[in-house]
Amino acid sequence: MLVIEQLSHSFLNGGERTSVLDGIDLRVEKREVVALLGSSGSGKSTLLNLMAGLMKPTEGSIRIDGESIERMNENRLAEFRRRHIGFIFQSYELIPHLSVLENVALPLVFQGMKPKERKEKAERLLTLVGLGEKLSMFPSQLSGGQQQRVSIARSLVTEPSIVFADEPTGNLDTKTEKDIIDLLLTLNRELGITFVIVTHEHEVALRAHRIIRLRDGRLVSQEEYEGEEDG
Ligand SMILES: Nc1ncnc2c1ncn2[C@@H]1O[C@H](COP(=O)(O)OP(=O)(O)OP(=O)(O)O)[C@@H](O)[C@H]1O
Repeated sequence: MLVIEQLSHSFLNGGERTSVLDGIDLRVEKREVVALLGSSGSGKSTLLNLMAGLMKPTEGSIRIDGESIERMNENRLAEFRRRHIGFIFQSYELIPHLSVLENVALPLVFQGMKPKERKEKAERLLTLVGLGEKLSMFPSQLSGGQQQRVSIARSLVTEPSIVFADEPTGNLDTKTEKDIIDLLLTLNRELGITFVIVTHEHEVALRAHRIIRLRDGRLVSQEEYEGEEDG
């Protein structure tokens, strides 16, 4: 599903290179829910952006569904992202002047789907995430948790094989956070969606099938982490 080999990334700042990720090897299997945990600045967002093809790595390879995304040109990558990858942002990133239904149907415009089919599909997904009664509302008329549900429906409308979520509950209270994680796990069980969820909340990470920890740009093994906890 997702295979990362020897992935490294550095940023160039005023002539100086700062290494942010160093020699990451990682496999995520189909239907897995993986939490990527690490303190602020450990490189979580950088890794997520690389995996989702939003940035190119300095070194190493990223394969999704058997295709190496780091070598694709921009057009090919944009097309690949549209078909294989979904993304959920901490701040939802909905378009304020479009209705809930239009927000979710929008990615299908780029796939050339007919308006009637787009609407039907968006409505199906919104019903699935519990917003079947809110189709014609605008994002500002919804709570944070409801806006995140819209963004989750939008991430799934193109039927991606993997969905990356960057602190999806970062702006939500504890109860809503639990509801959103419940929803992601239900979608995983019922639709077989693979999720990689970036978080710095232990409670969120503990609900994933597997936790991957990043520290200073390197993956920390389970043993190292447990040793650290004991000491
Ligand atoms: N565009 C950039 N240019 C230079 N340095 C960057 C850039 N983006 C990120 N960094 C640096 O890379 C490191 C990792 O950042 P990243 O955002 O991946 O961490 P993070 O673990 O997601 O942190 P947080 O939890 O605070 O979002 C940080 O030291 C950051 O300053």
